[in-house]
This record gives sequence, C-alpha cells and structure tokens, in this order.
Amino acid sequence: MTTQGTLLKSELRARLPENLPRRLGVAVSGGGDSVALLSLLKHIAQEEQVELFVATVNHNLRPEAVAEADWVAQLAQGLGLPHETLHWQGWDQTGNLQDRARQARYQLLSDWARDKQIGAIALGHTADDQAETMLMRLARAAGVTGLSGMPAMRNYQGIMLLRPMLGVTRQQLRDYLAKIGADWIEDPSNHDRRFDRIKARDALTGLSEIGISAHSLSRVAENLAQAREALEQITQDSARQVLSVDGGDICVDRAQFSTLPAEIRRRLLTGCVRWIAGRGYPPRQAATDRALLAIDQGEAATIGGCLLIPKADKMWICRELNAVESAPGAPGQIWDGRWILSGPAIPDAQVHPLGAAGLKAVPDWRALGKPRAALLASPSVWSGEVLVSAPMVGFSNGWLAELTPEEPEFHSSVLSH
Ligand SMILES: Nc1ncnc2c1ncn2[C@@H]1O[C@H](COP(=O)(O)OP(=O)(O)OP(=O)(O)O)[C@@H](O)[C@H]1O
Repeated sequence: MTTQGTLLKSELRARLPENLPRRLGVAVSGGGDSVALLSLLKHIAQEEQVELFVATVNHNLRPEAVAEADWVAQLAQGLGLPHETLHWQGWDQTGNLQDRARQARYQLLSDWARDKQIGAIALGHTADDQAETMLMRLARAAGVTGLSGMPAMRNYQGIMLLRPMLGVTRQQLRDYLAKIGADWIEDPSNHDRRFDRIKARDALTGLSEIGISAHSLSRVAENLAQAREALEQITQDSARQVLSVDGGDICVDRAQFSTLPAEIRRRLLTGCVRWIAGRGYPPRQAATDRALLAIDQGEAATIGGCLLIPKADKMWICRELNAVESAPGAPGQIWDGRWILSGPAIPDAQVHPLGAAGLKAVPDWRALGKPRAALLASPSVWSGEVLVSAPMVGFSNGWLAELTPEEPEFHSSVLSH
C-alpha cells in the first residue's frame, strides 16, 4: 500500500467504531468517493477479518444508472466481494425529488442490511460534503444541532450508518485513486449549478483565501457535535427535573423551567412538541420563541400541532384538537402518529379524538385535574354515534390506549434531536 493510502486508511479507521461488525456493508455509487471508500475499507477489512458486502442503489432517474450499477458490480467482483443492486420504485411526485431519493436510498440500504444481517453500512461522505452542508446550514442560520453537520455514526432503524471519511477531502481521495490506477464514474450533476450543494462547493473555493477550507469547516462540525452532545445530556437532566408526563401530555413546572438557559428551554420545548405531535421537522425558531415567551408569561399558545395551556403554576403541553387528522382510525393501528387502541372486538369501532361531544359523556373529567382542551384531543373509540371508550379520561370500558412501541422512553426521546 502507498504511504498516502496508509495515512488515509488510519484516518478512516479512527472514525470507525472500535469493534467493527463482522459483516459490514459499503454503499458504492461508483463515484470517486465511494470507490476510494471501498478500496480503503478492503484493506481494513482484511486486517480485521471483517466481511464486506457492496450495494448500489439504482434510483431509476437516469438512463445511465443501469450501466453504472453494473460497473460497480464488476468492480466488486474484481475485488472478490458480493454486490447487489437495489431498485427504487420511483418518485411519487410528492415532496422534493432529491430529498425523496435520499430517503429512499437509506431505506433500501437499511432493508438490504437487515436482510443480510449486516450491522453497519459505510458511506462515502467526505470533508467537502461536510463543509458544503455547513455552508448551506449557515445560510439557514442553524443552531448547534444544524452546525454539528452530518454525524460520523448514526443509528438508522437499527442499522449503524458510518461516515469514516469526514476528515479527508475529495482531492485526497482522487489523488489516492490516481496513484493506485483506479477508475471511477464522474456524475454530471456534480457540475449542475441549479443545486445549492454545487453552489456551496464553488463558494468554498473562494473562501480558501481567508483560510476557510473543507478541513476547517469539518473540524467546526466536529467541535459543535461535541457541544451538542453536552447540551443533550444537560437537557435530559433538566427534563427529569421540570417535566412530567401525564398520559400523552406533558406538564411543565413553570418556575423551574424559567431558571434554565434559553438553549435548554428551547430544546425541551421542541422535544415535547415532537413527542406529542410527530417526528417531522422541528418547529421554526420564531414559533418556538413565541411559545417560550408564553410559558414565561403563563399565557396560552399553539405550536406545531400542540396547545400550551397554563393551569396554576404549571404549563400543559397537549395535542391540539384541530391538528389531529380528521379521518377516523382503526383499533390496533397507529392513530395520530403515536397511539394504539385495543379492546373487545366491535365490528364498526372507530378511533377519533374525544371531542366536546365525547367529553360530555364523561361527566367526572374535572377530577383528573387536567385542562379540558388536553382531553378533547385524546383518543377514544366510537361505535357510530356511541362513545365506547375514552381510556385517557378514565372511561376505559375494557379498552387500552398505549403509546406506540416505537415511541422511545420519554426522557431520552424528548431530547434526542
Ligand atoms: N446510488 C447510490 N448507491 C449506493 N450508494 C450511494 C448512492 N448514492 C450515494 N451513495 C452513498 O452516499 C454517499 C454520499 O453520496 P452523495 O453525497 O451523492 O449523497 P447525498 O445525496 O448528498 O446524500 P446525503 O448527503 O444525504 O447522504 C456516497 O459516497 C455513497 O456511499
């Protein structure tokens, strides 16, 4: 191995978990980065008795994709490694094409890994990718989380995604490939200035004059990733002190909450909102700031599908009735993104939010000590016009309302973003 190769190999090794899984996946598109990744990992795998498995995703978006996947298959075969091409069914015209293709890629790769009992998949993101990500996030005035960039390791549906090349540049990898006489596929979209990433790439070249480089920006990301870890720990500890979960709602001790630093309060609030109303994008900063002010002042507010309701010295954070999808749910299936209701078989049973009509049928709801609005959005079972069960309001009638099994334990879930 060349000296350069040995240096790159140790850079990669330092960013991989200490104990590599016995079966390791490598996502190879055929581009220079992932081809270099494969070559370097091959050396590491040989030294550590790790079996490598290669996969290429064909997004079926470009006619050349079939030939590119075949090219990678041959490359893998030449290295004596198993290869599989995974196919995306195509874009359903919803959302942004790039985002959807990326999501599909991770889904296909993780399904493949699970199927093959592969514990982790290595991806070829480089320091340049990290730097471009940082520049794009700077444009959105991101905070500590956004500016901690792409993580070097991340659990995706039980499979570890590894990015061991975040400390090396695209140019270093190209030089290495040229030295060992390896070939790769040049993606024409890498020069397409319609994409923000390509504009960020060009901008980075200009920034080198003031010493901003892919290396320096990816180091900033690493620094902030450590800061983020520390913040997450403090946030978890604070959550235990100032929040309590009551059914599907959260009750905040306002006096204690107000003593916390702004960043921790923001993290707690967005964590609560995501836990209650879903795991999509976090609420915008302006909405979060408005809601934090409302908590300070003990005023009602709404944020991201949740209601903030003051009651004595507490603030309740609950699901907003108007934000619950109006289509009825079925028992045994996930309703409103997080509840599963189960009980005696009733042919026409449907799950709805309790609503004002339902609450009327449960006269002693006041004894629960919870705000009325919180109860209105709670899950209930109906047979036609008849209320069968409202488990969160003490009228269970043999039914059980449980938070979905994927819903992790509150104190860690609230804070793990
Ligand atoms: N079609 C593909 N098949 C297999 N692996 C791929 C494919 N496309 C990308 N990858 C993997 O992802 C790495 C990063 O690729 P790229 O920078 O093009 O992704 P991206 O679209 O920026 O996605 P993201 O940054 O969200 O992961 C590649 O080095 C490779 O490991």
